[in-house]
Amino acid sequence: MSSTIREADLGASKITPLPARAAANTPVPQTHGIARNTGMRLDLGFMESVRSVNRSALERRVASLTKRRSIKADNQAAWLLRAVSCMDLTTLNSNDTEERVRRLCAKAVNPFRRDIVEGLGIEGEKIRPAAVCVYHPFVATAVDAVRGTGIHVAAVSTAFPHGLAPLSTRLQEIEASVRDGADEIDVVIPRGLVFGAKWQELYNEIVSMREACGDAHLKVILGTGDLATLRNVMLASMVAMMAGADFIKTSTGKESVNATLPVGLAMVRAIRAYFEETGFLIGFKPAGGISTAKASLDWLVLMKEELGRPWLEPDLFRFGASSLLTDIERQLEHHLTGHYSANHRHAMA
Ligand SMILES: O=C[C@H](O)COP(=O)(O)O
Repeated sequence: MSSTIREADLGASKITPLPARAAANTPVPQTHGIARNTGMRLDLGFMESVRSVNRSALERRVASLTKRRSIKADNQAAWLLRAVSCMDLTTLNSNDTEERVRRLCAKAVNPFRRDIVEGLGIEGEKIRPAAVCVYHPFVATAVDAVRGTGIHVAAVSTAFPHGLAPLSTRLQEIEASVRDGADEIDVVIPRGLVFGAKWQELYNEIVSMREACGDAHLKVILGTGDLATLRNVMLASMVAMMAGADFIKTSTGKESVNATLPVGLAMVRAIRAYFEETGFLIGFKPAGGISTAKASLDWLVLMKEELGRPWLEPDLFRFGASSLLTDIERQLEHHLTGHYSANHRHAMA
């Protein structure tokens, strides 16, 4: 697979980095190659101004994006490889062990069988998940297993998945994960702060988490399936970004409803509004229940159409997924063997 094909159809940027206000804040610290979000004061007026979202309008937009998706069959393999590059390969199970984490890391280091690598012509090209994502006790094992590969290690900290522990305990967990070598920290917010509209408290907590992360990347998980309304999702997204989140993330994978495209679209619109206000590019991570190659293409198209090319890069977009890689591998195999059944073609069209 040539790089021409790989880049085919990924499109041009809709947003030109970097923007006035961020540029004026020089020197802007860099993280993962982009200007780090230094946040802003909690601005309830700004939050209110961008909170209005209409569920049926979001659903219509999602329907039109997924229906007229224009990825040509020849380009699908390139898009699926892009999905892999934007993946946090995850294991977050109650029965996780060091051995299981080592196997996950080995899969991240060598995600495809040799015949697939050769068939696609991607030998020597490091197409790998951007990160592995594990519970705190397995951070050191993961760091050891991916050392030297460029794969990041993300820890879910802060009493995942509910965030229901004293703040001091949650901050200590972040600090311990960073000490063990995690360079990305996925934190959860206590959903009760959203229900109580305790925006200042939520903001303050996330600012403390940001500090506890040090140089590590901060991804803030909203638990959107628990938040009841799109208004809550928008407001929580804004608070997280104002408090200095590098990424906002939909779900833990443990809620009864996890990542959905309309709610994801609302968060993406919040990212756009924050960008227009501050100039900072914030990443987005849908997570939970994304397990098919087809679903990954829907998300990539949404990012490209709503935010543009920069959000097809792992610095600004990640899937949190435990089983997506397996289905992508299966689809790439079908692509190579030409054994696309009518069903496969339909599913991927
Ligand atoms: O953050 C990642 C999620 O926990 C993964 O969820 P999943 O197992 O449904 O792919």
